[in-house]
Amino acid sequence: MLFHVRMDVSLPHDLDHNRRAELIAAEKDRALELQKLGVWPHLWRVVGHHSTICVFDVPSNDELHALLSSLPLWEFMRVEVTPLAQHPSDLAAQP
Ligand SMILES: O=C(O)CC1=CCC(=O)O1
Repeated sequence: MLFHVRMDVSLPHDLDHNRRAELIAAEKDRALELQKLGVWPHLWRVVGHHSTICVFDVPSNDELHALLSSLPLWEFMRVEVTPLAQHPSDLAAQP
């Protein structure tokens, strides 16, 4: 199942500088790991925001939730999920 996910990150202004760097590095490591596993095939930065637009490819809503909530920045994110279905006019869906 494909999901469009927007993540808006809001780190506290008084967060320790080293803790901030650790969290961002851990998030990157986890993102790279999940991309290599094929469950996070697309991610882009939203210009001008500490936000990410992604596509996840996972078997279920529950697995997506488990994956998102495993992210190191989870507690600092607002996450918006849109489940995706095939569009009938998609060239790839044509007989
Ligand atoms: O943009 C962020 O900091 C959140 C994030 C998602 C994947 C990643 O590496 O960082």
